[in-house]
Amino acid sequence: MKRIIVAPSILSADFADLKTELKRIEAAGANWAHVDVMDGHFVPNITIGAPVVKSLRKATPLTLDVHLMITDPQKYWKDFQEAGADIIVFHVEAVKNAKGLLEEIKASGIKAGVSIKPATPVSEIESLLDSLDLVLVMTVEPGFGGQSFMETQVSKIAALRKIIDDRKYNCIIEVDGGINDKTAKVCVAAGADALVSGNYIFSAGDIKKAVESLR
Ligand SMILES: O=C(CO)[C@H](O)[C@H](O)COP(=O)(O)O
Repeated sequence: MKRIIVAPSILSADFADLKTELKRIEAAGANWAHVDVMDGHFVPNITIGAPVVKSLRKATPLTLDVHLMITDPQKYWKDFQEAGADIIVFHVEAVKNAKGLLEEIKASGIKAGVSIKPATPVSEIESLLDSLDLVLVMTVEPGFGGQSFMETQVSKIAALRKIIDDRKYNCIIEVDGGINDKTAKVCVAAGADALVSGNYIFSAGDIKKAVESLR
């Protein structure tokens, strides 16, 4: 059985005490820390920027999985790479030349991924899959934590799994939005490799148990 990567989204953490929150998820067995960067343009919410990622980098050895929900990823990705991101994921809907940006990010020595919103079909990223380290399927409208999982996106995960396996691409499928012990099972059955979860993990009394329940 494959080992599922669990990436708690710090969007649901206590922003006044992020160091402690990172230690809690490390102790709970999380693999990555998922960092949601929102600019108030691409999505209707504003969260954090590169200076915060720089501080997170000093506070944890966890892989920093940085999800840019911003209008100009080509303008800002470098700030996040220099701040210590291990993976940078940008939205395909936000750029004209996704392939070029992917190559730029990868050339900097870190991993690169693209994310797709619920309304964006797999066909929009099919030609990118061979250059991707990761594809992030949004199972909520990006912008806020604590929303309900959209079942309509499960077929997208399965379609991506088939393409990636058939063509032997080296690309991880990550799923983000409304992930809990029940929706995680559905996503893993459809072919997900990595699960982002915010509200479910950070609101749990026992976060170790919550992380384990996703695997
Ligand atoms: O990208 C996001 C929102 O745009 C969050 O990562 C995502 O929604 C996770 O939070 P939750 O598990 O609470 O749904």
